[in-house]
Amino acid sequence: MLQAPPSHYLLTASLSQEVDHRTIEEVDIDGFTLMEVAGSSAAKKLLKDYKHAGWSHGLYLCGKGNNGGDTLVVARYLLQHDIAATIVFLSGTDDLSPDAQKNWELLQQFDDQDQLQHHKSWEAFTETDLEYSFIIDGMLGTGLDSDLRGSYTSAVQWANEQSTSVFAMDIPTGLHADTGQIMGESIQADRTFAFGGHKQGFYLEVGPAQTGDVTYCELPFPNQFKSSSNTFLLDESWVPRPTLQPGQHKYASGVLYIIAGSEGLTGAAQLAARSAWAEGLGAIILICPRGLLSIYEQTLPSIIKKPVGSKSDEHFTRQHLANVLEIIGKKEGAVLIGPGLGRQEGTIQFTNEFLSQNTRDAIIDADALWALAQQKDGWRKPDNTQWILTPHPGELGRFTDQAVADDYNRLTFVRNFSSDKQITVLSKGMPGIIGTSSGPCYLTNYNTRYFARAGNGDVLAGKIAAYVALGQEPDQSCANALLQGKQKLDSYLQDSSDLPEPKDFI
Ligand SMILES: NC(=O)C1=CN([C@@H]2O[C@H](COP(=O)(O)OP(=O)(O)OC[C@H]3O[C@@H](n4cnc5c(N)ncnc54)[C@H](O)[C@@H]3O)[C@@H](O)[C@H]2O)[C@@H](O)CC1
Ligand SMILES: [K+]
Repeated sequence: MLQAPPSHYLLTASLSQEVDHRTIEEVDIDGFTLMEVAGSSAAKKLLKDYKHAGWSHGLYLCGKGNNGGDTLVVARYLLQHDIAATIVFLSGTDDLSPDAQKNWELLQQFDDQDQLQHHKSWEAFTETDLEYSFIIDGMLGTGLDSDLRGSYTSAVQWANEQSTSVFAMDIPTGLHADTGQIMGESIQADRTFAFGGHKQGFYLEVGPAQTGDVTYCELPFPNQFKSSSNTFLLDESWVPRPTLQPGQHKYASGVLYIIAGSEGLTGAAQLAARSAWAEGLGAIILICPRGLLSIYEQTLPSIIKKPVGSKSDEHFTRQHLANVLEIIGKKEGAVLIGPGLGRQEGTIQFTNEFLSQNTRDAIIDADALWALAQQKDGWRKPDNTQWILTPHPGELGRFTDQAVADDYNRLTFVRNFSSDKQITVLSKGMPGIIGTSSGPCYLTNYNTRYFARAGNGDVLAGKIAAYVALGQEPDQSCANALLQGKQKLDSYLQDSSDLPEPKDFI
């Protein structure tokens, strides 16, 4: 099982509030202290990262809740560094949360050079000729409870029109912390300081465009209070890379059976086989209809070929089933089924019967997903096997009557589907989502739709299957394949403005 570090736990609004609340109630670190840690860590990062920017005057947009309070802490630290502050209280100062109120009083005490101005409403803030060096968005955080109301809408629109940098405290105002949707309007930040945890909505829908760069600011939250999070951010900083054990007998360092290809679609089988082979597996055994053998003899010299059926067979049918099961029964190994299988009726029957009888771990991709989805809900993974499904959005949609149009619905569906069916699901898209049989889901912070393209998907499936054959857990195999793909894409794009071909991912 993948084990994300606490910095990569993704929080919903309610989990954020619960963690705040439990820290205050159960370990007796008060809210004022938490606010001080949050605001001071954002302020210190700003001072460090922009020390040569020549800042002279900041504009702070504050709501009446604790998000506004965080912002007043930032203003106090920056004031100490001679950066003047204009504070606009969108809901006045009469009804500030107790910790925000305390910080407002403190801030005024720190202003010994008369560098502080404030306005008690948005309307009272008449734009002057003043040039602000930056804008801090402290209007709303996880307390957002509806579409933006009243002057919040105008303030957000105005801030988005300014050319100066906008820094969001905790979450851009108006962005839904759970779904990544815009609640009427949303701040489009250059950078977001995430207090105590990244919010799930940063990585769904328009979240990435609204947050800008995300900086995690650790708060003194006991890790166990976050442990009910079941969504995690996937990145290369923490996912363990696969290790090969060199020098072993070739069949001891992983065997992969590939059931793929049909007339006109042999390229998919070849890409998957080559991709898996590049990971250093002991043996790859490509099972193919006998009529296609001569093609693979030419194109895949290092791969073992096991033809089934007669010379005129160019796609799989039920008649091949017994022979295929016999071949994969010989040596321990994993099975990749799907790339280029085609969608003939006979192949669909073959695939579904194979999947119901196969006792090896299986990676189910492309046309095998098509076949499986033809059964509606009438399929079940055999016990004691592990399955990985790798659907792109269209393929995922065939497994449900519900719309999975937005990312939040897709995440919810992937989570339920994986745990109901006791499988691992890699849902390609922006973000990529890995759902696991035990409930946790992992989100990428980059677009994996690229792997939905023909060819690239075959390469990805080959990588995942290779890692499973090498003994990695399904979730880790998916994570490694995605991260490796990203690495290859990034390094390719450094030297080229064209998009890479599937072969460049191998
Ligand atoms: N002790 C704590 O609870 C901590 C809270 N922190 C900060 O506090 C934030 C959460 O604070 P709060 O729970 O006070 O909530 P917020 O500060 O996010 O805002 C809540 C206020 O906004 C109003 N509001 C909600 N939706 C609105 C809408 N659509 N339009 C206009 N007004 C709306 C509510 O009536 C409420 O008064 C976090 O995001 C984080 O920035 C951090 O300081 C860490 C510690
Ligand atoms: K905010």
